[in-house]
Amino acid sequence: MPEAEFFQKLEEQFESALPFVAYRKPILTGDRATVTAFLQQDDELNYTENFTESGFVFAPFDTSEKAILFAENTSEKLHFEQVVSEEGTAVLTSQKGQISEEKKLGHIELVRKAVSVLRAGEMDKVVLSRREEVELKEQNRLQLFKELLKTYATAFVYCWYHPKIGCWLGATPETLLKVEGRRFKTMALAGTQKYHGTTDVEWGEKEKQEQQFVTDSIVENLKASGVEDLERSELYTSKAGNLLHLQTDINGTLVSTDVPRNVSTGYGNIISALHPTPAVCGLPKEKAKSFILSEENYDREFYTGFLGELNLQKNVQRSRTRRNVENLAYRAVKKETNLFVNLRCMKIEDNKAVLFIGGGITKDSVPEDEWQETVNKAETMKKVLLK
Ligand SMILES: C=C(O[C@H]1C=CC=C(C(=O)O)[C@@H]1O)C(=O)O
Repeated sequence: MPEAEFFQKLEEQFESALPFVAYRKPILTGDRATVTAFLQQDDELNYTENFTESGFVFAPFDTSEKAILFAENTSEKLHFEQVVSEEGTAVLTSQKGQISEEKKLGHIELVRKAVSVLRAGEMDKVVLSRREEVELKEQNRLQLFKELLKTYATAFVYCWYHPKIGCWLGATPETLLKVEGRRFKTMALAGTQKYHGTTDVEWGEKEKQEQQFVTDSIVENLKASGVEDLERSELYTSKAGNLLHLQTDINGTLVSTDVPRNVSTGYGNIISALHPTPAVCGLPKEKAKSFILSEENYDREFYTGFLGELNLQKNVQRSRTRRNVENLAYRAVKKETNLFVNLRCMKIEDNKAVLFIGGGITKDSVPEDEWQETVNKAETMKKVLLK
């Protein structure tokens, strides 16, 4: 479908107050990418039951709340092919939208409090976040989505809308879970510094340790959930917009009972082994989560939740030939799941954007530096807002 028609359909969906999501997965190779949309035909709020369904899922941070589903079989599905140039080089030209000294001191105080709890040995790590409001100029939501598509080629870029929930946009670098057949991939992503033209950089002990916590915890939880053939990559530096992170890729094989095609248990087990990872919550998980819920003083809603494709049918072209079907490729249907952690995101409310940003705190954190890290992370969304 032509791009203009795609966006026209989304505009009509907004005007009719009907739910939709439009998104593009990270572009890893080549210069063409598919932008996809799911358009729900009514304004019902539907939820997943243990992640057995097919569709697009949008889950909040708090696991006691359900994940919203746009079901594949009742949504209209649209696509357009996008030609992508180099990852955008947009720079933040304006410092508007700066937040008050009071908010800054509030965040620093929160980090200080966490550091003393961490030094007392009650937790190893906690991820603390804040909200920041930026007034919107004349940009509408779909224009912002187009800007995100242009600026962040290697991120999962999306615009999600439900009239009963609101509109969220983001460009996240973090994969929660990718599954094809029985093979799965995830990642441990943590530690942040600004990108200054090279990925060949030194990392401090605090960043290495906070990333190690994430890797160890993911591997341990996956082992306990019974997956097989676990492998992890070397630690490396990855780029996300104007930032660099430390990353370890982790992959393995699901036990057959976790594959929804065979049994109705869905991906509930592996998702609860992973979410929320110590990249967005902390260690030990439950202590960190209750610290966050009681001390952050606001509702994260969908920030640090997850979102993406769930059990979508994927047509696979097999090149193998068979005796009777010589040289004839045949097709097999596979299911594919691609879930991402909802980071570097914002919620649109009337004529303002609410940005959500956070960072991992350990006993070695310097509160002022942690504040600055949230300022740097906020630039990911501000680049498209403050043009
Ligand atoms: C919680 C966020 O980032 C996480 C992912 C990568 C690096 C992080 C860090 O260095 O603290 C965070 O764990 C956020 O962007 O709001």
